[in-house]
Amino acid sequence: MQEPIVELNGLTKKYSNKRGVEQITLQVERGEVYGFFGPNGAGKTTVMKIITGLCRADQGSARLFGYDITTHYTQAMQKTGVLIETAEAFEYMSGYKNLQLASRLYPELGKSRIDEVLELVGLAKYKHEKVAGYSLGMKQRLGIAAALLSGPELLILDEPTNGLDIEGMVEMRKMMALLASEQGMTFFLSSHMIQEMELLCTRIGIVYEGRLIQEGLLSDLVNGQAQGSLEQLFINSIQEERGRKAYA
Ligand SMILES: Nc1ncnc2c1ncn2[C@@H]1O[C@H](COP(=O)(O)OP(=O)(O)OP(=O)(O)O)[C@@H](O)[C@H]1O
Repeated sequence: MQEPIVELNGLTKKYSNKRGVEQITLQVERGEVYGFFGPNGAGKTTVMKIITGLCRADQGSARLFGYDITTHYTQAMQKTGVLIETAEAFEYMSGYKNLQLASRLYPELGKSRIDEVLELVGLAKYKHEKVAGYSLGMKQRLGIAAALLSGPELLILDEPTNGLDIEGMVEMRKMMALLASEQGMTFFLSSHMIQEMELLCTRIGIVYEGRLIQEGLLSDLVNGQAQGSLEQLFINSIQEERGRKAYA
């Protein structure tokens, strides 16, 4: 069997206020689109920050491509693109110039790579316009273009649909679906847009108050529900967990 692309084992992090995440264990296989869901404050960003080396776990391990993120950071991140929360860009520069700046991190990249990623995210037409005139959706796509520059095989995206209108959200989902099907990219993403993400994800995890309360293939989990939707699974799982805690 192939090694998982993402492997989290007993990941635990507690902030000084005792919140955080506890015993998160999951795997993402090559080619999967993994959706990480949960209410506000459940712990999604904390997990994403740990697995991209932005924050340290107290316990447990996070491996990308078989490399531990704390002991082998460079190797773990070599084929990984990241967008955590809103994409930041220089507003007074064009999309193209922004990517040119970002590409300095990868001296080995050919000149054509910037045009390639702009094409992939559907911004080629607007590449010479200043980012100040971009919609939020275009800015998010530019952020993804930057994450794609190095030709990653794994994209870790925290709330890529954040702040997007319905059209922007649908476009974003279609773009990710294209990257998954045509480029064989693996995704680990979080979102509150559960109905949109149901159309995209192959495997999901639901986190509540720092703990993973559901995990598995979307088809297995959703087919087992009376309502047969991810939204219903999400609501049922969280209500059950609240009930369990109330009686504990
Ligand atoms: N730097 C920090 N210091 C203290 N507590 C924090 C810190 N960062 C996050 N937390 C707390 O840890 C918990 C998990 O937060 P996290 O941001 O990971 O949740 P989330 O699922 O990403 O939420 P959202 O959907 O609102 O983005 C929350 O209760 C939050 O208040």
